[in-house]
Amino acid sequence: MIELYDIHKIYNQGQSNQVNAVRDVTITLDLNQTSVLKGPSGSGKTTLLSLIGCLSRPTSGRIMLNGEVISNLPEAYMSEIRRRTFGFIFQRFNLIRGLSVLENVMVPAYPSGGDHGALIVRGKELLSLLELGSKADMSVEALSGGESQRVAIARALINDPSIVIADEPTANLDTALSEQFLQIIGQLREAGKTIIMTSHDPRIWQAEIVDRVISMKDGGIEEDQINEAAHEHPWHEVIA
Ligand SMILES: Nc1ncnc2c1ncn2[C@@H]1O[C@H](COP(=O)(O)OP(=O)(O)OP(=O)(O)O)[C@@H](O)[C@H]1O
Repeated sequence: MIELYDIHKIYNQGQSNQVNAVRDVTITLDLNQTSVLKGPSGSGKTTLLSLIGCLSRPTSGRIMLNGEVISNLPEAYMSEIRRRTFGFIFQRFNLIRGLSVLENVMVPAYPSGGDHGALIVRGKELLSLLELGSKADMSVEALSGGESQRVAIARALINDPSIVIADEPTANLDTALSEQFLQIIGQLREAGKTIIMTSHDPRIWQAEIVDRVISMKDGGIEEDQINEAAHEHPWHEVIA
């Protein structure tokens, strides 16, 4: 369970350009569910996502993961939790040019050390599951948008995170690729992953694999809806 209590995030505090990006957010997110944050541009979605994913710290308030407070840990502990627990999919995919597809997928695993051979095997397995097995050695510059996104998904999964965080994951995808993305998210959900996304895309909020839609406005939570239609899918293949 992820619990947020009285969370505030203020950028440039005390300066003329101060922004109260997240205000007074108290919310509990269950594990093994897919939640989507929606709301107008500037409403604080990305900021809240980055706080949940230990990419930044709240100005005040407390964040707990499975009963442990994580918002006040020293940076070394926080980055270890980040690496162990979360996988990130960014809007622009943030692939590293000059590296191959497989090398990009392996990047988040490097700080943990470990068996390089086993890592290559896992990276290739993930690429195969995402139908990119034949592109492992290709440079990322040569990929299409949909392929780049699937590489970003494989990279997010390399450390077998329990929580996948995705910021506007379909912003650069057409309808068919967005559908494909939702199918992959459905598989991850079936495999027991917790998925937290931001999205402006009604196709995402309305998808039946989405359990909960949280609407933000001016840094606060305006509405919190459970999607009753979210139900089990008979996925043939599950990404473990
Ligand atoms: N690093 C930062 N420094 C200063 N202000 C910031 C920073 N990051 C975000 N903000 C501001 O905080 C507010 C919330 O931004 P945030 O990116 O969380 O919104 P959002 O809902 O994700 O928007 P969008 O849908 O456009 O991505 C905005 O006013 C933004 O300008």
